[in-house]
Amino acid sequence: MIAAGAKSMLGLSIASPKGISDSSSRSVGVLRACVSMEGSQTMSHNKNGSIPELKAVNGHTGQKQGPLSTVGNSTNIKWHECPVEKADRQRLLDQKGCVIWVTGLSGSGKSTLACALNQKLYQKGKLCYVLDGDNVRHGLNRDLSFKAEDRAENIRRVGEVAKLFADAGIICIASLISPYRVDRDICRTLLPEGDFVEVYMDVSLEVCEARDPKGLYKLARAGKIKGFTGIDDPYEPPLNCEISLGQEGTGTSPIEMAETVVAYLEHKGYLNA
Ligand SMILES: Nc1ncnc2c1ncn2[C@@H]1O[C@H](COP(=O)(O)OS(=O)(=O)O)[C@@H](OP(=O)(O)O)[C@H]1O
Ligand SMILES: Nc1ncnc2c1ncn2[C@@H]1O[C@H](COP(=O)(O)OP(=O)(O)O)[C@@H](O)[C@H]1O
Repeated sequence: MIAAGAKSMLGLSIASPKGISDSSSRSVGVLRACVSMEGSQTMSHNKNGSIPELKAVNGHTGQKQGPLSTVGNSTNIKWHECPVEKADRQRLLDQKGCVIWVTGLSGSGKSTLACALNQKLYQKGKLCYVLDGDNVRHGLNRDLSFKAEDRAENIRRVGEVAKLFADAGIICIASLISPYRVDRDICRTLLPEGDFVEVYMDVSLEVCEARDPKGLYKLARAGKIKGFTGIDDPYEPPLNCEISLGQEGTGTSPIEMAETVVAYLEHKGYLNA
């Protein structure tokens, strides 16, 4: 099936991030690129699920191009559509791409949950990828410190990368302290409704500090690390996250927590295309 005449319109709009309270430590407006595509080609599968032959693509058919845009400091840019779309990739994987955003204090169990969840989903034949704050700071975000602006940039970049993973059809687990509500809410606005699942590790500072697996709380208490989250830097817990883990009376082992998240994903239909 060859569809022709793909046209695109690209506009910019200012949107307020969902659920941001004025009392938030940091308050920003969100400049969001709203992209609307008309007549873009969709690759339809044959009845047996195989993919039909490739066809001419928007931008390669000599069609008149839509307007150019400016997004941030990027001038004269234009969005290009591909004939293989998110829905096609999701069918291939038999799952829906989404972002599981795990937030909480250092030592609250974010990385442990991320790995346990990854393992559970892998066992079910589902494709996941973990973006862990500590790990991403070894590469992509190695230029960022822990001051508020750099933490915000850290979250923004990981939010954008996670969005690409979700668009690839992958279940992306992002585990970062992400201390500011506004930064997490901005990441939420990057994704379609429902595709951003915020998981709060509701574990007290006392418990995290008692665990102190890297000795960082001890160093922070001794004044050897400045601006440590929970000690002399803020952490803003979510106000309306999808899943809250760690409270008394709920399954608090990493496996039980991962099972809670898997059950949520199953219930919401993310584990099938
Ligand atoms: N000042 C300060 N505050 C908090 N954490 C610190 C700090 N300095 C270093 N670390 C180590 O960095 C890990 C957190 O990185 P993140 O990218 O998740 O942080 S943030 O989201 O940008 O706040 C964090 O890892 P986790 O313990 O896994 O959370 C720490 O190991
Ligand atoms: N659900 C849990 N119950 C008890 N201890 C846990 C749990 N999850 C993690 N831990 C332990 O707590 C410490 C911090 O876990 P980690 O996953 O590294 O936290 P974070 O990534 O939030 O810093 C580790 O020693 C880990 O073994």
